[in-house]
Amino acid sequence: MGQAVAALDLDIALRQGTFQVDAKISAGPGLTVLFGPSGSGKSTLVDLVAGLKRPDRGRIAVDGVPLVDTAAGLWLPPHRRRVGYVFQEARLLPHLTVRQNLLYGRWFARRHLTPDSPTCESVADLLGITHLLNRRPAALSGGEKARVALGRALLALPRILLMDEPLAALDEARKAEILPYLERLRDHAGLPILYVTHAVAEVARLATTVVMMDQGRVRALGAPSTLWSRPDLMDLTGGAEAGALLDAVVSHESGDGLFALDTPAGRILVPHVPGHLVPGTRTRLRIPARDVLLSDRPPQGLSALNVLPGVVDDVREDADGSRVVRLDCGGAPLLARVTRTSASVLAITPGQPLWAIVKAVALDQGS
Ligand SMILES: Nc1ncnc2c1ncn2[C@@H]1O[C@H](COP(=O)(O)OP(=O)(O)OP(=O)(O)O)[C@@H](O)[C@H]1O
Repeated sequence: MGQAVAALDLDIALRQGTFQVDAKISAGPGLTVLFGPSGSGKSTLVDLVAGLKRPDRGRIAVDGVPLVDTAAGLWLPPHRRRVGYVFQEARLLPHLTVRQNLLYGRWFARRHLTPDSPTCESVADLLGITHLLNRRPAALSGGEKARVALGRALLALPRILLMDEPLAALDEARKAEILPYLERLRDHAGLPILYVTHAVAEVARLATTVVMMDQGRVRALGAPSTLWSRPDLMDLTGGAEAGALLDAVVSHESGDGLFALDTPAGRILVPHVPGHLVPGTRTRLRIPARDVLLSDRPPQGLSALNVLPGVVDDVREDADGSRVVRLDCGGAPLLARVTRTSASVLAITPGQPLWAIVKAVALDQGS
């Protein structure tokens, strides 16, 4: 059996000014998040895939199709790459209806149409914009415009979809409106997505794979729950948003409007989130370290629903002097942020058994 072809295969070097990008990525299907501090090279990688920047050396292939290969003298110009680039602002044509805007994307793809290609109708259905097809952009909300822009990109039959912080310009309500459609794209559009974000909530909800960028290089690549549990990456995953990402399966409704989710760390109860928690569904939970309390004995008489026993396996001091404690809960990591005083009162040391108390409201329901 031959080796599976990576959805995205990239091995490039580029110097721009004093900044050197040297990155090697091999990612499977689904949605790959580029994550890392400002200036770490995320947009540069997206631009390299789009063909807006040219590497000094290297190769980029999507589903085995090479887009650039300096050793072979290959350089496909941007318009021949069939990449869908979704920008922060929708950039719709104001004088055209939604249907015409969608078909504008299709025009560029006319030579690549097959009987299986998505249609204007199927894409409108996927993105929930069928009822908007005859409107003009001026009569759309920000979230609706963003969905039309996604549809236009899809109808151009791209090999890969590139999204550079697509939600950054939207308020929380608009983000919440778009996220389910991004999940549907990831699961049903059948094409790889390369997605830049700084937001851990988007990683939790959307990422199949995460590439951690740091100073132009790939620090780590892997599943979100794995990378967010690694102490050596805390400088990138930590800070105010430090927390654990746990893969979970929805088990059952437990009454009182609560749902039981099975995670490697144990059973966790979460409040109902409309339309999402169907038993058997795979999901991901984000548990911020600041919302986890620690106790050196099983807590009694507390209203918190989720108490998980664990063993301390790492303690680090954060920039503000607080301690981030990593607990091993049955093989899965949980992070808790405690003050320096609490850490010394509990005399927290590796190997010590502790109980993590997670406030139900602190749980953030993901994909
Ligand atoms: N044309 C250019 N010439 C010189 N330096 C550049 C050029 N474009 C980008 N850079 C530098 O390359 C580095 C990486 O930039 P890039 O935009 O890829 O980072 P980023 O991780 O996407 O950041 P952010 O999260 O802030 O968008 C930065 O230091 C930037 O100043």
